[in-house]
Amino acid sequence: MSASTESYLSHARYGKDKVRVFRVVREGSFHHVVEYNVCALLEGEIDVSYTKADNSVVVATDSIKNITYYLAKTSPHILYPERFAIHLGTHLVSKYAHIHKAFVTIEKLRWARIPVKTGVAGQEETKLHPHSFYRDGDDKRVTSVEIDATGGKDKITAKVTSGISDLLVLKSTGSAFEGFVRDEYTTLVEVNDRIFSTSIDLSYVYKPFAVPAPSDEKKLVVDLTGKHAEAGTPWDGEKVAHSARKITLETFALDESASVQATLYKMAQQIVAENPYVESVTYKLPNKHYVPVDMRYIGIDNLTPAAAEVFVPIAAPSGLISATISRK
Ligand SMILES: O=c1[nH]c(=O)c2[nH]c(=O)[nH]c2[nH]1
Repeated sequence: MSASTESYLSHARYGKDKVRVFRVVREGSFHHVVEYNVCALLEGEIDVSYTKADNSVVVATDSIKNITYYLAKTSPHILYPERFAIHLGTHLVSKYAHIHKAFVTIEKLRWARIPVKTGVAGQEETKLHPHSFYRDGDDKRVTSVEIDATGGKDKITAKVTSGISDLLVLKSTGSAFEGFVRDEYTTLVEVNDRIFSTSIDLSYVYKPFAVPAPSDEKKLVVDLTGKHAEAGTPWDGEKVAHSARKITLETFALDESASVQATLYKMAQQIVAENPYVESVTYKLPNKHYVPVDMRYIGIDNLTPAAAEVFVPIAAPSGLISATISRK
């Protein structure tokens, strides 16, 4: 059989990635800040730009960047990553007749208010500073929004997936790994106490929903009154983000872990149970191994779990445990 030499364009998507944007929202001297890395990609009737070198259908990626900055300045949703992503995606598909889908991903970097002591000696209190911030972690809140206008510009739908990336955690006990398959390939020793460390990658998928028609022709601001602003939906975003982070960290800390798999499942089940607008939860958890140093060369026991105190953090390889837990 000879393979066909012909080919066709089966998929095309383009846009701007790594658009870095910082926004300050001032309430007098009390400021709110956000820092985002934005990726905005488009699909639609763009095939000829690939197949016929016809750029007349191309909204320049530079313009996509400029729209991102324009909305960062004008959108009332800028402080909320889900809402801002929905707004940006809706703007893109509404503005251009031949663009039918927008894919907006936003990484939100952490800026927390600096706690400062105020008041006179003896009556000091700690307050969060109104306009000074520090980076209180390398983890990022992530949201990926798919805006679909294929059914018409007045029938836009959204699929929102949000979560956390790069949340590095470690516990020095409360983790075991026993009872696994033992055969001729097994060298791992069963332990009832070990170090458990992982860099949490969490994503949760909201129920798809219809985007209400924009109320303003130019800014395409989505009206967020009534049911659209309900807590727990992606219009809110904050409630689920807070719940998911709290459940993840508390379960990691409190669980007497039988394995990464079992701890993962407990976390995900709780997120589904506590957040009715979430359809499914996916964790990807690298098992970052810490191996006790064998000190028998100097006659010291550093290997049995109770005596193990000096460990080598192993950069690679790591385990990689993942699963999706879905609402029934
Ligand atoms: O929690 C664990 N799950 C595994 O599947 C596994 N495999 C392994 O070598 N160590 C671990 N730990």
